[in-house]
Amino acid sequence: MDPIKFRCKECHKRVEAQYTLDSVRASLARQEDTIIFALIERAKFPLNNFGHNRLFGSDEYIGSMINGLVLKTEAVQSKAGRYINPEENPFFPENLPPSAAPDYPFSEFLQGAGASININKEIWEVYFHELIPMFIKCGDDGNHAQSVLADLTLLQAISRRIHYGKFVAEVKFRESPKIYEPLIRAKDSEGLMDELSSESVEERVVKRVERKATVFGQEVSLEYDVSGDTYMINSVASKLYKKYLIPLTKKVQVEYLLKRLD
Ligand SMILES: C=C(O[C@@H]1C=C(C(=O)O)C=C[C@H]1O)C(=O)O
Repeated sequence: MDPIKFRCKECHKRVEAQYTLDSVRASLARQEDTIIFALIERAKFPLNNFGHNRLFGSDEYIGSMINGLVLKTEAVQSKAGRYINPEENPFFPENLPPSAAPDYPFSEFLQGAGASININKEIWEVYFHELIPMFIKCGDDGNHAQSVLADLTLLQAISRRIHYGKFVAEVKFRESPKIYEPLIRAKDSEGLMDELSSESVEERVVKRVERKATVFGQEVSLEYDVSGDTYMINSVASKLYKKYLIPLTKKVQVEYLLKRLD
């Protein structure tokens, strides 16, 4: 199959990411759509526990299907260059193959040792032990690969959102270095958490997520508009953010700042 031949003179123009407090908050708002739709897609399958626990694989891999599919999918995506983007963090960073994609000069906006923070092991545990039971019905419909890939899509969207906290923290540090530097040098985690937190912004995020999930979760037909939440996902989405995504995003911000001057 021939590669797509773009004829637009703009098609190779580099689109440089700009990081300001407004732009990172706008990116987090756009990521809400991705997460909510990934929740809706995963909720279409029952638990399909086979994919999570039972042994699966072939000569080069024996383990759970979810581990195998995530590990193999990340390896393919790594070769395609996914993880040269500092906004992306793999769940299995050990032994990832190097990118074979054309090099791309991603912004080196993140600074210090905090740039390599990866809390995906914690996200993985929270996802399977606390999030899945929140919204997935018991049962097995045989769609093991499909539901596991829906898990991966949702895991990657959640991970990207939480680790975006590194960019938010860098923006805040650059805006107020004289406030953050003393707190960092004093290793004052609580002081950093207080300084970077904004209750009003968090409340807006949770309310907006609940409204988006109510709208996105509706079923629309040609005969009639069905209002209301078909997938009952709005309460799940707002709880997901309030109880897990926001606290973990702030945790990443604090951990990033503690290493910012290293
Ligand atoms: C992301 C930010 O930092 C914190 C985390 C937030 C979140 O995870 O949604 C929202 C506000 C802040 O408490 C921000 O200030 O926008």
